[in-house]
Amino acid sequence: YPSLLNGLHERLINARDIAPSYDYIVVGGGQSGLVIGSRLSEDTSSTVLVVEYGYLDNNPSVLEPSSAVQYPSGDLYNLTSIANQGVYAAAVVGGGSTINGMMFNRGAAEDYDNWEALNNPGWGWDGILPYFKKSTTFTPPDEAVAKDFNITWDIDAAWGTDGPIHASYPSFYWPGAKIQLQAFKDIGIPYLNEGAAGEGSGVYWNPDAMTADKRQRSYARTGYYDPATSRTNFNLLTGYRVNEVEFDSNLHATGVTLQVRGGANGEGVTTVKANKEIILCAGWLHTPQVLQRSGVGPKAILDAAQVPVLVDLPGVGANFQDHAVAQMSYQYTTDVNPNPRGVRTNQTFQQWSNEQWLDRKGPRSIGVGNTLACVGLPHVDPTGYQAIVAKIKAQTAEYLPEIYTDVTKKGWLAQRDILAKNFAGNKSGVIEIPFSGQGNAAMSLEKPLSRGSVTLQPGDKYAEPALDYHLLANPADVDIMVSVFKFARTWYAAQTELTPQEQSPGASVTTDEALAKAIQQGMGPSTAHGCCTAAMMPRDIGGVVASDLTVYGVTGLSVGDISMMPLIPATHTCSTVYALAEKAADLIKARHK
Ligand SMILES: Cc1cc2nc3c(=O)[nH]c(=O)nc-3n(C[C@H](O)[C@H](O)[C@H](O)COP(=O)(O)OP(=O)(O)OC[C@H]3O[C@@H](n4cnc5c(N)ncnc54)[C@H](O)[C@@H]3O)c2cc1C
Repeated sequence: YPSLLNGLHERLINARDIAPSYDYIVVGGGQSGLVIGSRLSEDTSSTVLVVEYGYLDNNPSVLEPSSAVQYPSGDLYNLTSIANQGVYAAAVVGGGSTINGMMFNRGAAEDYDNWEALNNPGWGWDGILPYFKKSTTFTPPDEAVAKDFNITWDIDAAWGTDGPIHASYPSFYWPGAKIQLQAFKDIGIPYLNEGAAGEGSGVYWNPDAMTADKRQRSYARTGYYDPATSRTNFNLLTGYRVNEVEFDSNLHATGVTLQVRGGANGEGVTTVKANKEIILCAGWLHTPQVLQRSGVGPKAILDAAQVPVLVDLPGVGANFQDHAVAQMSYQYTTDVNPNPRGVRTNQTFQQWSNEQWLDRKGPRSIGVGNTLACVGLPHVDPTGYQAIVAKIKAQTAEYLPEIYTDVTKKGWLAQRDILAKNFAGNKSGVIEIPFSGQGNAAMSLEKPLSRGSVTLQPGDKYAEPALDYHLLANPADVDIMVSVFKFARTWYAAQTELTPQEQSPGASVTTDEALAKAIQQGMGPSTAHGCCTAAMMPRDIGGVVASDLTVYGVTGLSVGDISMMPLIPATHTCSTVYALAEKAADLIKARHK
């Protein structure tokens, strides 16, 4: 490990050694930025500079599966100035992939077909599946564990066999998960043989982003940066912030201004020129911020921050989505052994767990979890879903934040029509419930109708942006969650062997009104899946990038990160970001051939 680290550090470029110009400048060396930087530099005649605000994380603990629940603060933006609780934005080489929960699933075909339906040819399931495959190498679970837990998979339908990111399974699961999974089947939720093959509503096993030997996190740095050791045309600068994209009088992006992290605003700013293209990969929070700071964004927001308007593009920072999450908590009064509580409360069990980990076995090999149900609305609420769909269809754009203009409202209405269709069938999920033997369930709202916004602080365009989740602003989101709580109760009731007793919100909370109140009080805004703030949609309905990912109104500038998603898919977002960044790299290469 020390020699690997030394090698990595030697490869970083110092600010004083940066060339005056590069063919490509990638803003942000997070997850997507490393994918795109790595792929573009495969052509060794092209020069690529990746500028990353964070640093390399050299702590070996970041590689261990148990790190999946730690989220080290040094690798995150300090967002204490933002009022909402639980805002996560990575600030480290590899971005979210370096610190995330390693959960490695993907949406249903319908989730990506939704993107295509917003006038984005080539971005549906058939267009993106080859990139899911290209980015992954799949390793099946150990035979004995697979047999014991009935784990199933289908490599041909879903996975790659020589991609940079490894999808593998831990060697240990809590036995309670078997009962929980069976309970989903018992209440009529289909079991999916392979969760990553595009099928909709169902319960399934999913792998982690983890090396085949189960020892380490598999992530953008190890998959896309480390192997490119010999490429002197691929430069990574860490600890620097890109301030603005610069444009010439034809609105062609010519370069970026950057300055050292922590320096006083405006001090020691340098400019690096781009010969071919600048690709924004600064994540859902900062890609719209860099655009707005550069004069590309909603006029009212730019005016308020005294940024000269180059392109009035109302969609920049609008359309913000995340998976909000509500908790239900149960106690299993006849829990099976071993169980997750044991590892926290029983010292002998803890010791056994530590010994097992020496062989990369036992509870410490588990990340966030490997079993989940992602369920469509008719499955959640067979008798009530039609009323919810009717209510959504009758909505106008009345629940959107103030930043929304007539143009961005049109975009939401187009999305509403697509979501209303989704909600009438079981081809994709509205709710995700991961489970792995524990009594509490985190239920995330996979297809929110509420929309938030990310905007420049009027008083300081370099401060962390203003963020409004607009959590549950749309009452249909609350209706769906009320149905979900009732559905979850039927699921728990089916786990008879564990004798579940509801702790929260509590068995006495029964009416729809009382459930809605509990949801509104307890729901968190984020599962760290922020997205969609520079959406790929037609410009006249609030899009920021076209389906080739180039930014409207300018040339030489594109978006290659999670901000480009028009609608959040019903899945943890990491594997989709690999796929979309792979596709982005191909699109960029093709236009500069
Ligand atoms: C704590 C956490 C847990 C998660 N858990 C899971 C999970 O279990 N499974 C899953 O599938 N997904 C998970 N995710 C989500 C997933 O990791 C992200 O959606 C994905 O990594 C986003 O990739 P990105 O390239 O769009 O952005 P990022 O990976 O966030 O990259 C953006 C990068 O840009 C840099 N940057 C920003 N502004 C500038 C600037 N002005 N100049 C230079 N650099 C800049 C940042 O430092 C950052 O490194 C999690 C995310 C987090 C943060």
